[in-house]
This record gives sequence, structure tokens and C-alpha cells, in this order.
Amino acid sequence: MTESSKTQVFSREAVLELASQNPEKYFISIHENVYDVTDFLDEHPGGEEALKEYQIKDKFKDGTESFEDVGHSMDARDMMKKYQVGVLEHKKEQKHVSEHDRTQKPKEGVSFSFLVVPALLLAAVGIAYQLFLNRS
Ligand code: HEM
Repeated sequence: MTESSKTQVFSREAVLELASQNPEKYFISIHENVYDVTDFLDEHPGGEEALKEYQIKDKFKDGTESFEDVGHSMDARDMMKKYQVGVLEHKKEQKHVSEHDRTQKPKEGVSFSFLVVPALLLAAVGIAYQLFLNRS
């Protein structure tokens, strides 16, 4: 596996196409990376069924959650690099997405002021009440 093939960028559709052109192969996706685990099926300590369940065939599947639920070791994470054939397009766009998220931030400011305004009003009423009590 060459370094450049590890960084090949796939859209989800492209992974599905790759899978349909190579029906004998087992492609899975974890952490937005694409792996060809065909040669690893027999060796996987978690059994081949665990990997087969996430085979990308007729529809796109994401094995990240299950992979993390198992709590794979650093050895396992190192090992998987060997089977990586590319990254998902979306991964490259993450920077863009987070920029987009940042532009959404003012919304948080609005919800924050929803808390501050009633708190200030409550404080003002309290002070007015104290003044009223002091006068009488
Ligand atoms: C390329 C991807 C993967 C690699 C290289 C890999 C590698 C490994 C390795 C080395 C172990 C032994 C324990 C450890 O060192 O953490 C393991 C265990 C396990 N794996 Fe994976 N794994 C991969 C994907 C998955 C996926 C997608 C699942 C889906 C559920 C899975 C399920 C399991 C389970 C259930 C065990 C536990 C076996 C046990 O403790 O009896 N693995 N895997």
C-alpha cells in the first residue's frame, strides 16, 4: 500500500462504486477513512463477522461507533493503517464545516441573553423591593 493511495479521496458514492467493481473485497469505513480489510478478515481477533457486518456493499456503512465501543488498543489502531485505501471526501471538508459552525455561533449569544435578561430583571425587582421596604 503506497502513501498516496491512503490519501485517495472518496465520496460515499465512489466507495460504493469501488465496492461494486470489486465484489470479492471487503471495504469498511472507520473515522472517515476507508479500509480494505479483505486480507485481515481471518486475522481479526474480533472475528470476521464483526468486520463483515460493516462491509460497504449496497449502501454506505460507518463502523466507527462499534469500533470505538470495543475500545480497540493502540496496536489495533496502528494495524489498521496497513489496510487503509483512502479517506472520505467529507473528512477533507471538516475544516470548512467547522468554519460554517463558527458562523452559527451568534445563536449561542442569543440563547445566553435569554438567561441574562430575566436575571437582570429579577435583580432590578429585588432592588426595587428592598428600596420600598427601607422607605416604609
Ligand atoms: C481495520 C479495522 C480493524 C482492526 C485493524 C481491528 C483490530 C483488532 C484487534 C488488533 C483486536 C484485538 C484487541 C485490541 O488490540 O484492541 C480487535 C478486537 C476486536 N475487534 Fe477489531 N479491528 C478492526 C475493526 C473492527 C470493527 C469494525 C469491529 C466491529 C464491531 C471490530 C470488533 C472487534 C471486537 C468485538 C473485538 C474484541 C475481541 C475480544 O476481545 O474478544 N473490530 N480488533
